[in-house]
Amino acid sequence: MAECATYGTVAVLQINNPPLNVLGHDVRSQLMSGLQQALQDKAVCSIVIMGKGQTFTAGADVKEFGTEKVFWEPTLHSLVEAVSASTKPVVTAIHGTTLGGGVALALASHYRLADSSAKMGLPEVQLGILPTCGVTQRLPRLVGLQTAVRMVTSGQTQSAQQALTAGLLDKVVTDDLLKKAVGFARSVDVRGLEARRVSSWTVPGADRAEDVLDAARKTLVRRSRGAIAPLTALQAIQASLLPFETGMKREAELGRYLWTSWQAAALRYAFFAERTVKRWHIPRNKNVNYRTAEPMDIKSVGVLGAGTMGVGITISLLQAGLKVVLTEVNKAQLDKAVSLIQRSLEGKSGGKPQPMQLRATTDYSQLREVDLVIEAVFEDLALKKKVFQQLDAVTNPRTILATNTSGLDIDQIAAATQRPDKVIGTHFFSPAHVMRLLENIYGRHTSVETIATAMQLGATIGKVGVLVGNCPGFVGNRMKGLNFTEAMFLLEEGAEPQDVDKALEEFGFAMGPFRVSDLAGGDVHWRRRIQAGLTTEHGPPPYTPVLYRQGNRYSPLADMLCMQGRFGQKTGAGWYRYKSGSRTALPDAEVHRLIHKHRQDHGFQRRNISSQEIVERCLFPLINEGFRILEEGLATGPQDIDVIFLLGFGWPRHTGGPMYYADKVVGLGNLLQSLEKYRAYHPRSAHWVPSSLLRKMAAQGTSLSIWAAGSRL
Ligand SMILES: CCCCCCCC(=O)CC(=O)SCCNC(=O)CCNC(=O)[C@H](O)C(C)(C)COP(=O)(O)OP(=O)(O)OC[C@H]1O[C@@H](n2cnc3c(N)ncnc32)[C@H](O)[C@@H]1OP(=O)(O)O
Ligand SMILES: NC(=O)C1=CN([C@@H]2O[C@H](COP(=O)(O)OP(=O)(O)OC[C@H]3O[C@@H](n4cnc5c(N)ncnc54)[C@H](O)[C@@H]3O)[C@@H](O)[C@H]2O)C=CC1
Repeated sequence: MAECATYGTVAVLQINNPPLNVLGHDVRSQLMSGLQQALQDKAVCSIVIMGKGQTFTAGADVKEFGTEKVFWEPTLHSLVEAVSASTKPVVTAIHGTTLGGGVALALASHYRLADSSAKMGLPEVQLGILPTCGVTQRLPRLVGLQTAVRMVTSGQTQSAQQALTAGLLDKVVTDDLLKKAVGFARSVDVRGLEARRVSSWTVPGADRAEDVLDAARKTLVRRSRGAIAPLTALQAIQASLLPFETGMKREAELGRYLWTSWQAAALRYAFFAERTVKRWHIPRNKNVNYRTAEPMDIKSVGVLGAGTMGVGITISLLQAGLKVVLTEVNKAQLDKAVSLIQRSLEGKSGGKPQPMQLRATTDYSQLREVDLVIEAVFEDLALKKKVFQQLDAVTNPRTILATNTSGLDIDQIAAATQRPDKVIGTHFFSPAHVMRLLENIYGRHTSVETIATAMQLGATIGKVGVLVGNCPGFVGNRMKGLNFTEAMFLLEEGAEPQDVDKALEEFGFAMGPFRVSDLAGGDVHWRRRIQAGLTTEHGPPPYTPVLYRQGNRYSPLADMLCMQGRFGQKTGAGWYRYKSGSRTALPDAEVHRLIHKHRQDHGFQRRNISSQEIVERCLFPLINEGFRILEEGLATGPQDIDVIFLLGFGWPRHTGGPMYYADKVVGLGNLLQSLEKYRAYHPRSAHWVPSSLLRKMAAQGTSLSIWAAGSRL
């Protein structure tokens, strides 16, 4: 856990708790006793604290957070204070990615040394808690308010060089950290110790503090969108302007407030959910799971279709060091794609992709030897079936054929081939080289090896793979679609687009549904609705009621905008209007008139609609659909759905995701009641009929987390 050794007059305490040296109770105890021994040992003049393996330490053991263990002595706080109070100089030697409590230990030490490849960060706000143990008080004294605010409120890591420049490190070294740390510790002098205690310093640039804090507050109010941790962290940093002991008391107070908040529990859940989804199984056949599967080794990938998604997918693959054969029918489009890919990679790595790694072609036969193909041609089932037939003929029989369809039937696509066991959906999110989600969809015949390979590919390219079953829209788009449907009904009943967007943005989404629609282009979904027979390019299909289609209430408002060529930002007008070259959504009198006339034509009585109703009506049907998906065995557990929404649809992380939010914040009984209430008002919308799983759980008074714990392998 922690090993102690002496090198002449230097005692070295080395954390050894693989894989990440987290500071659980055992590690803290051993570090504390090592420190005390070193202090008592007359032969020891100075002490080095460092870590074995891949990192110094990733910080506190988050698995202890829900338990009493975190409060067992020595706590992280006691350990950090013991280091700070040491009567012999303590040098912390950092390598790997050092986070949270590791940075706290370093700040309390008298000297800080790091390997040149090290990174340091304070991810606590991402877990909804405060970097305590003196971090918010010592860091500003060492690096100034501005850098401290940036590090603490963003959670982003700093490279060793950045940390050195900021004053967080005393020295950066290359190679043999142990030897260099021992050499450094030998050279330090106990006489200067008091002056090396950061707690005795004052915050540099305190005269400009108000300006810095005001500017940071304004930015955070805008950015944190309801998450309480970043603004609370700012208050703690502000307290560093007070005497150290007073600031520490304030830090402890604010730390307790966040520690016990529901947001901290939700963010901790989100952290583990992202890791839990790796442990997938197929609910209807638990024998097919991550343990029974052996992925194929993938070295080269073919990407078919060099449009928006093909480009992003290719960038992701190249960045992970895979060979890519990019294939496209349109030569001009292919050339444009290659230049986009090169520009994107140059921006990141300062160099062009190796010519060997990217081959761009209009010739399908070049795909003969790749290990896996990802198809990203137009969303058209007939085209995809044709393309899969061609791929089946041209590629090696062992090649896996994946489709990036956003919601078409994987089984129908697989049926076009002689290898349905090797066909799978790999649904990337746009922009594909940025978004961390990969929704993998197995069909009826997809083999366990194919599933394991798609999941492994996700990990290789730095994405979080979530495995789901095959149904229209899969999990993400199937649930998300309901949000927009209900948003339009709200317009018919009295809300304006900006009211709906504002309510959902206050809930925590970066953009409300109408701004998202304008960004993505309203025509995309319009084409899908036309394909699905819900509408036509000229209005409702013949003999179809305006407000009722295929057995459900329907709002034609989005179709009406598209019929006027209002596709969103790209046409300068959608639900909002946009000045040329601007992305700022401006309310548009035209849209208001159109909605107003629609209400009059169809006898809607305009009423005031509260933000609460807007949020409930947009989100509860989507959550209800999540319960149906679990009931139908299309997701391994609620974590899978939550991760899809957190990483794919910008669901506010501090609420844990739709299923966690329903379970722990709304409460399943309350959710059921609300669904029943809205169902009574809107009997023609099937999405208000509560799922039987939700009914059962609410009746039993059980929670989704208990249900999930029982079902996960
Ligand atoms: C009032 C009481 C006050 C209490 C005290 C408050 C404490 C504090 O305020 C200070 C703190 O230190 S808070 C914790 C700060 N540290 C973090 O958030 C680290 C998060 N981890 C990472 O970012 C990546 O794992 C990292 C970048 C480090 C590595 O990424 P990788 O992709 O290489 O590895 P992963 O797959 O993420 O992780 C491997 C396994 O380790 C588990 N794990 C990671 N960080 C952990 C952590 N800090 N604690 C416990 N387990 C952790 C992770 O779950 C995974 O396990 P498996 O899923 O079982 O494989
Ligand atoms: N755009 C988005 O946000 C997302 C799209 N998707 C899905 O990804 C797929 C591609 O979408 P986008 O990239 O947006 O479309 P896109 O229209 O930008 O690109 C499609 C590309 O495929 C090419 N193509 C057409 N037929 C081909 C053929 N037979 N062989 C080779 N290339 C051919 C076209 O020339 C075009 O360059 C669709 O299935 C879509 O539903 C999935 C997630 C998000």
